[in-house]
Amino acid sequence: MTAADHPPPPLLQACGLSFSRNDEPVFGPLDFSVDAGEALLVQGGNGAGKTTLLRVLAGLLRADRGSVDIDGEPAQPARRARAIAYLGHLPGLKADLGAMENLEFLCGLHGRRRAQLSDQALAIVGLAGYEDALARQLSAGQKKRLTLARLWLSPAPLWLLDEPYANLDLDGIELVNRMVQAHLRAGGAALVTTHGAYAAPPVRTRLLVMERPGTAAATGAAA
Ligand SMILES: Nc1ncnc2c1ncn2[C@@H]1O[C@H](COP(=O)(O)OP(=O)(O)OP(=O)(O)O)[C@@H](O)[C@H]1O
Repeated sequence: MTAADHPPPPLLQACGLSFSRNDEPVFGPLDFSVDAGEALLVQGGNGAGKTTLLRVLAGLLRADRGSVDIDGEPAQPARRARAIAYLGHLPGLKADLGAMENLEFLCGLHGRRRAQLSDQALAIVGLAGYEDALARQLSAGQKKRLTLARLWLSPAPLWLLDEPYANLDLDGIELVNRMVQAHLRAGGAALVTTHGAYAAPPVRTRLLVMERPGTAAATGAAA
């Protein structure tokens, strides 16, 4: 008996997952999985349900049907909290705290990757010199970079990134892709929503194409 006979379960697996609002279907049923070392690119037009799907996976909304497993086990709240780092549309920063204080506060709430320092994380995202800048004084792109520093410090293996490229310049887009690449190389996985493939990270990637309700979604390997 070899390890190949028992491959590890996917880091994330969704089966028959669907979500409705006021009896109106938003998405699903969806079946997909993401292995460690892999990205799932969630594509779809405005209103296709990408954000809703990530919020369901993060446990912020309840699916009306289907299951979500993490590492082969049901995604209970404690397991989700340990395994998932969610980067949504809102930066979730404390406006009157400095950049470094925000990082320390968030690491206090969600934990921190061992041997990663906040000042290094700020430097990696291009915010060296902004340690004491108040979050409310940062530009939209700088706020996004600060949330990326937080992501970098997170110990969670599964990143749920909702339009991580929004508000970023070209250098920032490359930064996101480098971070995703490094995270996958270290054994993590990522779900990334985009409107198109223009900024896909150059990593082992599957595609989940979401369409407006009533149309089946497709999964496949990205080119
Ligand atoms: N809080 C809400 N209350 C009611 N309807 C909502 C809410 N949030 C989203 N919706 C609806 O759910 C559907 C899916 O929205 P969602 O934000 O998941 O789409 P999306 O694919 O992320 O879109 P976009 O690319 O524009 O960000 C849309 O029809 C939207 O109008």
